[in-house]
Amino acid sequence: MSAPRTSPPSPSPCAATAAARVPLLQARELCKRHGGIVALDTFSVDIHEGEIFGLIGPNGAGKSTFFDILTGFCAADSGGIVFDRVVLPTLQAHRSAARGIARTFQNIRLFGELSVLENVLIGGHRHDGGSVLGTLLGLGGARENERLAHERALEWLRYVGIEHYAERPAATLPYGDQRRLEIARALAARPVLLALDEPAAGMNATESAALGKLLRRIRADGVTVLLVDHDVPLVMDLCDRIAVLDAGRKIAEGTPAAVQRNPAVIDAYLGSAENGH
Ligand SMILES: Nc1ncnc2c1ncn2[C@@H]1O[C@H](COP(=O)(O)OP(=O)(O)OP(=O)(O)O)[C@@H](O)[C@H]1O
Repeated sequence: MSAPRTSPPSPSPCAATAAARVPLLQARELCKRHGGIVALDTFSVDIHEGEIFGLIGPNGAGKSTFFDILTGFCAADSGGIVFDRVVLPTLQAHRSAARGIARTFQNIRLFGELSVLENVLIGGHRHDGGSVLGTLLGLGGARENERLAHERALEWLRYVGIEHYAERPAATLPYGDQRRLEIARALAARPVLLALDEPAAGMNATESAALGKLLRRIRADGVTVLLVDHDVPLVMDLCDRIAVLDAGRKIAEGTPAAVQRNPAVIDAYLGSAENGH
């Protein structure tokens, strides 16, 4: 599988020149309640450029809530996020995307009746230019833009290994490949940070190992990865650092080895996983 010719993921010039000491993402004291439930309680975390950062925790720990705040789908009650040295506006998904944050969803959100290729075209539209009017009028420039956009979309499908499905309706793909398609669609937006919400959910061990390989490649191509998953072996194997949430609070942060040894983590998460909860 060769890398996309035209547009492998790459960090923004600003991120690239940022001193290694300045985190790419700084979340500070985030709090969020849903009615009476505290979903996030003064959660702070730094994510550095070029790392695969894992966020784990038992069900209901607040992981998706953090994702939703980060990507503008939900507003924090207090606290804030600085990304690439700029304060992220709240509740503005398009602004987060424009700043270079792309995400996938815990519950896959594809356009099931559209083709696999069309789903990626939608992800890349911000970069691929052209106008709907131009296309309708059959203008030469618009046609050329469209052809290039198709080529790039196909390259992203190749990158994640599902180009053979390009013309199929997205909903007809095996589950694991739908998750790959979500990643291709997110990558087509050329993110600085790729946030993956349970990408290994529903995958068998072989698919999960292949996903790990893909995520390493994405990092090697310059994209920082935030990974939330319940597949503990995958997270431990892949991540440079991990934060552990429990009932909205961060109970540990560090390397996989340090986190695995942490008694609070064993109690709150790994212990419960071993007990089958
Ligand atoms: N829209 C909502 N309305 C009410 N409660 C919510 C809402 N979204 C999340 N919650 C609650 O907030 C808490 C945190 O949920 P969240 O989905 O962030 O956890 P999570 O760590 O992603 O869990 P899981 O691993 O099960 O996906 C949970 O108690 C959940 O029930």
